[in-house]
Amino acid sequence: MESKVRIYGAGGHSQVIKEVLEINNYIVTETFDDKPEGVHYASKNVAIGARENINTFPHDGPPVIIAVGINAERAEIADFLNCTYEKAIHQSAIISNTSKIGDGTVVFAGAIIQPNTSIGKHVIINTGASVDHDNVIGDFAHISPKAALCGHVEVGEGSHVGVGAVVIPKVKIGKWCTIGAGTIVLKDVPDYSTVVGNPGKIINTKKQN
Ligand SMILES: CC(=O)SCCNC(=O)CCNC(=O)[C@H](O)C(C)(C)COP(=O)(O)OP(=O)(O)OC[C@H]1O[C@@H](n2cnc3c(N)ncnc32)[C@H](O)[C@@H]1OP(=O)(O)O
Repeated sequence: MESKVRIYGAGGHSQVIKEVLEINNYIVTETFDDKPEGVHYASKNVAIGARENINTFPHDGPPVIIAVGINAERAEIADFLNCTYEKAIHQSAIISNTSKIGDGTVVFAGAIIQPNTSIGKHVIINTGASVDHDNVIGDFAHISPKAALCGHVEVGEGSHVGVGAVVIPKVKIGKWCTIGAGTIVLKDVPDYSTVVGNPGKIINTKKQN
């Protein structure tokens, strides 16, 4: 059966989400974007977003996925939209029956989510990411392609784990952190930190997302 969905955001990340939805037999009825300069060349019939016309924007209607890669922007948009939200989960993702996934979250091709893991709202579990057992991933986080989170890892609200990063068991990453590409995280990370390298070291402590 076909379901209807709307996509908020028309850049490259939106293209991936659209494909996941269409494979799953969704009809994308509308695509919105606030920034014409960020629209991907393959996005068609993009309508203006809610930022400039919050009162006339069609908040009611099919559920929405906020298809914006920058975590802080997804959080900002979720704050001013008054919509219901859908999930987009690629058919090749392997997801334990005992894990939970919040509304608005997307899980891309080849991602693995193991038992007793909780994934928040509007999260991105990107291509081939591995999120192991008993993880807690906060709202608006992004686990990039090929990142590997071992068991009992926590990732706070809005944090971005970069491509190919590795987080060893039981590490807690705070909120609104950035973990650089290829970083090996061996210790807990305080809120708002940027961590890079092997072993991971803090290079910044202000909000980056
Ligand atoms: C489908 C998709 O595309 S999903 C997108 C996924 N995106 C990512 O994974 C990107 C992750 N981003 C990064 O790794 C970035 O380099 C960041 C965010 C960590 C840092 O970016 P910036 O704040 O611009 O820092 P900048 O480039 O100035 O680097 C600062 C220092 O950290 C070093 N550094 C930056 N990133 C890394 C890294 N990943 N590993 C090791 N060192 C790094 C730089 O060499 C530089 O060192 P120096 O001061 O000795 O010269």
